[in-house]
Amino acid sequence: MLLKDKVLLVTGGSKGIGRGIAVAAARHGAKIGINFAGDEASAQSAVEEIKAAGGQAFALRGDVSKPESATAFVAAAVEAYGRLDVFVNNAGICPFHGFLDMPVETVDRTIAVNLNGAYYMCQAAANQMVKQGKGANGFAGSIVAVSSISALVGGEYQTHYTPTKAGVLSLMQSTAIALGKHGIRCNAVLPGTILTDINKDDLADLKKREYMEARIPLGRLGQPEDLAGPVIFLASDELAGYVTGASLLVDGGMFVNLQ
Ligand SMILES: NC(=O)C1=CN([C@@H]2O[C@H](COP(=O)(O)OP(=O)(O)OC[C@H]3O[C@@H](n4cnc5c(N)ncnc54)[C@H](OP(=O)(O)O)[C@@H]3O)[C@@H](O)[C@H]2O)C=CC1
Ligand SMILES: C[C@H](O)[C@@H]1OC(=O)[C@H](O)[C@@H]1O
Repeated sequence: MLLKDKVLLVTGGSKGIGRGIAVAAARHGAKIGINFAGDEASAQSAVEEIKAAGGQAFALRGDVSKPESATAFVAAAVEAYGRLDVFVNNAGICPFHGFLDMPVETVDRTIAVNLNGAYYMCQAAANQMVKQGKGANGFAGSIVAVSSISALVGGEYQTHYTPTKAGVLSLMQSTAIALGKHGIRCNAVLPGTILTDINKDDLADLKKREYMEARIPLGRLGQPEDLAGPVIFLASDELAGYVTGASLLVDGGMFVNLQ
């Protein structure tokens, strides 16, 4: 039990990577809150899955691109559990589209959700952790952001998306500096290609799917659960107490596979 009685919030926790993290963190003893944007049924089923396994969870709807969603999410954790220990910034969108005719609304929305939303959420979480102050172990909390391999490399149909993932990585580096003195560690995970709703349509193209698989030394695309261990490691003060401002690729080796 690496997160026993820790209060952990995850944005976009109703499905995909966020859900995988929420369920695994609950198994490690954390009390969970998940944020989601619109799919109430998925959010409720995530809460039920955690409760059925003996854990505690609540779900709160909120568009992360709105600053008030961040303060409401953190307030809900304090109301439900009295505090906040671990914040996982995960919610994101990736509407694949070419560069030359990219609609301005798609660019603006992707930046608003993925980058501005991360900023508002991490700021609200950090303020709550600073208010609580450092515990006996010298830590006030841990923030883990889900960036991407796309923070490091480009994508023809992701020109609006990859800068947001580089931005999220940069946010963790700068907040690690700003929050170190408060006992808050900030780190990023960089998933490769993980099978979720975000890329279901893109990977329905079998040629593309086989190409992506062939690039991965471990021989398979990722599953949401593949992110759980790395996030729990970074969240744990016990295991990762001297890790801040770091980034961890979780990509089956795809990034290093040139030839
Ligand atoms: N899958 C992959 O290959 C990779 C994903 N990532 C990153 O992982 C993160 C999660 O992606 P993934 O699990 O694949 O995606 P999914 O589409 O499976 O899940 C996205 C989650 O984010 C929520 N969400 C979307 N928009 C908003 C919003 N405006 N406000 C609040 N919640 C929102 C969704 O809620 P709802 O369904 O209610 O809209 C859902 O819970 C993203 O940041 C993505 O960039 C990084 C690298 C690779
Ligand atoms: C949505 C993509 O399939 C996914 O998102 C990322 O961040 C990576 O670029 C993956 O390819």
